[in-house]
Amino acid sequence: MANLFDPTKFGDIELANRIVMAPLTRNRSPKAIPNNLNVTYYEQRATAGLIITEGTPVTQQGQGYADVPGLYLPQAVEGWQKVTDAVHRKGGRIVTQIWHVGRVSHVSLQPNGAAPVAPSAIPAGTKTYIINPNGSGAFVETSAPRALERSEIAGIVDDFRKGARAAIDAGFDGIELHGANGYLIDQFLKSGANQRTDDYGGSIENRARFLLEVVDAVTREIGAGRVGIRLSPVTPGNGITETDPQPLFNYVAKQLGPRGLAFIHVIEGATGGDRDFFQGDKPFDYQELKAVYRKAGGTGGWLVNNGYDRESAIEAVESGYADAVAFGKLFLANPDLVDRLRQNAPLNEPDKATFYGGGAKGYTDYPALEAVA
Ligand SMILES: C=C(C(=O)O)c1ccccc1
Repeated sequence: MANLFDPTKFGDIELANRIVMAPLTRNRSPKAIPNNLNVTYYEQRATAGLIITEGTPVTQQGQGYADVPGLYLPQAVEGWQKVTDAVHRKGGRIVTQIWHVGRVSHVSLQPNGAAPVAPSAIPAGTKTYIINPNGSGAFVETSAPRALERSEIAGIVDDFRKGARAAIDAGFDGIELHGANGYLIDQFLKSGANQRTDDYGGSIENRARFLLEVVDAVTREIGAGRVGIRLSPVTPGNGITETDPQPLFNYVAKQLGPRGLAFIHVIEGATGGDRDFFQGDKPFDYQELKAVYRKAGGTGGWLVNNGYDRESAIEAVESGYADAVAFGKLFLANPDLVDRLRQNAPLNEPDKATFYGGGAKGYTDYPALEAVA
């Protein structure tokens, strides 16, 4: 029976333990280029079994927030190379979350001030973070999206392929596809955002088509053993809704099973909120989702997230339900989370005021245990 501190392997990726750093947007990479402060932040957290970086847009069209790092500029790949080198020097493993926000964006962030794109012209009804011309940051309403022409979709699939290649060129051990939290892949999946009448909308098979085309494109490019995916069956994040999540995600799990992915990362409940939250007419059955995936031949690591603490994480792994647990806010505030959990030591409290934007404060200045002793 495995425990939280045992090593494991996700596809081609070796993990020294089963404590994963969840992707966290921090808005500290101006001009979408990773910088030396980002290097320090990730290096400090290199004892994680696996670091999944913050969401990293594959194109400017896929960017929805100010000052997030991209993978679509040569300087960005160079910047990420410094991050991966630093983490590898500390013996860590790191993948980047490749991302297209779809409708969760603002015209000021889009190429030529264009409307954001989405499966259908349905606004997200949420806010995003931009930098005003005077340099001040602000949360503003997302801009109304336009529906993608069918002829544009293949190009975005290829953007993900290029992003996956750029990630390997930048030294990452692999990638996580951002298929969660109401962004583009999730928008195609869910009925509240996808009301297309072509073969990318309507039936479950059609709504999952984009996700599977992206999975196939990136696995052909970099190998399935270096590809994970993040899913959020029931989250209401970014205005996303789905009337019947269980059959939709059971279908996705059945299709992912034979594809040999390194890991499946599942957000349970509302992202960053109520674990018991659900959409549709009954609670979502995560055990069923995993069983469908395994029955379909899925051998990827089962990575769970949202609201876990030391006790529930230990139980999730020792029970055999999860292969690893991803921690967001706890890793944000505790660079040495692995040691703290191993020693059952006190934990730093995260400072919400410094989650997004700014500099070292609330980013690289959280103390490690030895610094406190
Ligand atoms: C990438 C994000 C996600 O997955 O929800 C995100 C973006 C902005 C703020 C918080 C989180």
